[in-house]
Amino acid sequence: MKPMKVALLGCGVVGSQVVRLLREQAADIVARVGAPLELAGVAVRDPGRRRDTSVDPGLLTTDAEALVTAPDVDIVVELIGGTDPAGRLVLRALHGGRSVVTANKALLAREGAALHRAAHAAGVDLCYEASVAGAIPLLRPLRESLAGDRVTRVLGIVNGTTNYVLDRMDSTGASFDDALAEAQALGYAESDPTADVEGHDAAAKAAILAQLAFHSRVTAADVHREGITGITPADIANARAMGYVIKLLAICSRGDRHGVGVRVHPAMIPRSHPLAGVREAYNAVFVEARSAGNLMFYGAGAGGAPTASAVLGDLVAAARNRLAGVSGPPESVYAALPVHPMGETVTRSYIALEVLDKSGVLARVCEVFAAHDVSIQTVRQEGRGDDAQLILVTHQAEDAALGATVRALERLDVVRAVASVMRVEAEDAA
Ligand SMILES: NC(=O)C1=CN([C@@H]2O[C@H](COP(=O)(O)OP(=O)(O)OC[C@H]3O[C@@H](n4cnc5c(N)ncnc54)[C@H](O)[C@@H]3O)[C@@H](O)[C@H]2O)C=CC1
Ligand SMILES: N[C@@H](CC=O)C(=O)O
Ligand code: NA
Repeated sequence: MKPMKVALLGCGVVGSQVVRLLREQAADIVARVGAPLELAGVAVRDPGRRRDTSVDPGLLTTDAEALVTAPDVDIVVELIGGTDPAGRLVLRALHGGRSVVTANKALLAREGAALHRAAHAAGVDLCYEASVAGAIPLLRPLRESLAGDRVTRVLGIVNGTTNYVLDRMDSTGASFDDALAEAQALGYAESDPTADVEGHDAAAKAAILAQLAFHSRVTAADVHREGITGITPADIANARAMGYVIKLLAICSRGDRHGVGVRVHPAMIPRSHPLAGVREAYNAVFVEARSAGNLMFYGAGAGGAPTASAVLGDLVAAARNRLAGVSGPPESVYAALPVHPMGETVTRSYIALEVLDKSGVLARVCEVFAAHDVSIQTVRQEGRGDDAQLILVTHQAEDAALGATVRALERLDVVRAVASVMRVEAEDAA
């Protein structure tokens, strides 16, 4: 049996686990593929570095360019991350007729169109199940199992690091910095964790999900993005007091109007909602489709071994296709739907105001809401004197109107400060 040769680019948290799984599951993989998967080489930055798993030193190279174009290589697995040199290497591999497996959402959400074009032109596979929600099979269900349905919404937690941080702040009172350091030590964070905490990673994943769900081009630049760096222990405590928990959500929706909305931001969700029970670095995604109804996908969203599991699944699929002389379905973006600006999105909001403690303040605040056509669902006063706070939750309103309301409140003489503003989501399924 002629082996299928695999070039691995990057041997960090995920790459080292791919090496281990290829070794430990070699016998099963031969049986499942019909040929052994054999490493042709492993491109690294520092061959002398200690790794989580042993790699034959004879396979290590610092010349990734040469490895992706080596004549005997069938499949390239890109686990370097970032857009450069990863993008250049992936394109070279595809142009050279190699199939590519990658976990690189940043690259796909920015340059996916060019990569798909190159894969299609060469008649090879471009697989990226590991790029969204780690081990959870989510992209293949969207691309294949739901290909006959009309997906209307994809909503969930798609970043393990931020979920870990928010969960630790909520459940143990840990500080933001300590919780983030733990998530980094556990191998969940991106090499620059700004990508996680500022929502870039989740936004890239939301773009990939929206594109697959709605058969329409969506890039990272189309996604409204807010991270979790502004969330304070007071926000977490206020959420808890109202029966909510704060999660970083990715929400991709296709309304009855023409177009889609794609956004990533922290939101308060009811503690009774299934997403509230998603702890640590786990991810969970709800997919709503016209005929299928509501589907929930849950599992390990980050970490070396879980992510490597998804990479291996893609490797097996790409190897099978190569042996059969076929490739998987091409990119599907025929719907060409516009992406709505965030201002048109209808949401509810939680707003905490530091106010003067005197009569007539509530009436003045309510006037501002009424002037912007934003109706208030609940209002609560906390504290007295200099600590007086008004906590309001609105009914549904356009995001632009909520923004204008907040700006007007900031100018109001009876408001000392707008302490916190956060959207409230997922109350329908609680
Ligand atoms: N860690 C996780 O939980 C998950 C990671 N991913 C994605 O998987 C990819 C890899 O992530 P990790 O393994 O966590 O990162 P990592 O930082 O642990 O590993 C990347 C490795 O690539 C190496 N590298 C950088 N430039 C290189 C070059 N030019 N040639 C050869 N090697 C080079 C680095 O030295 C490092 O060892 C990224 O795209 C990431 O977004 C996806 C899902 C989950
Ligand atoms: N940094 C990412 C890794 C997986 O995609 C995350 O925390 O989810
Ligand atoms: Na996945």
